[in-house]
Amino acid sequence: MSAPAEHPAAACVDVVKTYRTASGSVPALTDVTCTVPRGRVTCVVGPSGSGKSSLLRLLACVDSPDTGSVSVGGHAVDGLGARGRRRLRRRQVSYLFQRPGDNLLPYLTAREQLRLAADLRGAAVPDDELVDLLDRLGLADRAGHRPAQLSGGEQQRLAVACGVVGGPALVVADEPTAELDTAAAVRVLEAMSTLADGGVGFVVSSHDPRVMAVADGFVRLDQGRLA
Ligand SMILES: Nc1ncnc2c1ncn2[C@@H]1O[C@H](COP(=O)(O)OP(=O)(O)OP(=O)(O)O)[C@@H](O)[C@H]1O
Repeated sequence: MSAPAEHPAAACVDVVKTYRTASGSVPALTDVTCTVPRGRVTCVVGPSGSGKSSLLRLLACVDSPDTGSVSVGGHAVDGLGARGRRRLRRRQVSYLFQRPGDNLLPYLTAREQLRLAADLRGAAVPDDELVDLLDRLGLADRAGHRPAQLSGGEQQRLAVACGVVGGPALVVADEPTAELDTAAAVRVLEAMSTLADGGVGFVVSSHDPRVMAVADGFVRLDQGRLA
């Protein structure tokens, strides 16, 4: 399941998402249409509760819209069964959590994390490519280090590297710099910008002006609608 390069990293058309709770329905997204281009960092912005995380979860194929359609790397998500979605997710989507440590396995070295990420994606990535990736993110001398031996910023850069290894279409990151100081956040964002050039599309939700400053495009939400 390779991702045809002519398709955007991800797209959704007229998606509606409502959460059903014991106390009633909560509308999260209403008629949202957007595209995440390849080779770019797209930032989803909006006030708290505007639907940013809900949109990211749909694009990451971890949740489904009530109506509307989602595609990743040109593959339609709608109509896929649980197995098909898992397969699409594994090959085409990476998800970065806010807390750097949540993105990595504590007992693997940086190089091993990358190797595992490539293997899980079913991609044959030569060792020298992994070394080169670490080098590009300023982590060459950290290849043999485990997460506890890395700073939060280094961990998150490594997580970004794991996110792109093996060539997924889309990397989804929910507030990826929220736990980092400015210097570390800027390096993570530079890493995203640099690696996007390889053709992956990043979609990032954030309130952080540092993130917005590197974004190539925006999806603005307000009360679940495009603003
Ligand atoms: N699992 C859920 N069950 C019920 N309501 C939910 C659930 N997840 C989100 N919501 C509601 O959906 C709406 C959109 O939430 P969402 O988390 O997508 O917004 P957000 O813009 O990411 O917010 P924040 O910036 O505060 O993280 C909010 O009204 C929220 O309360």
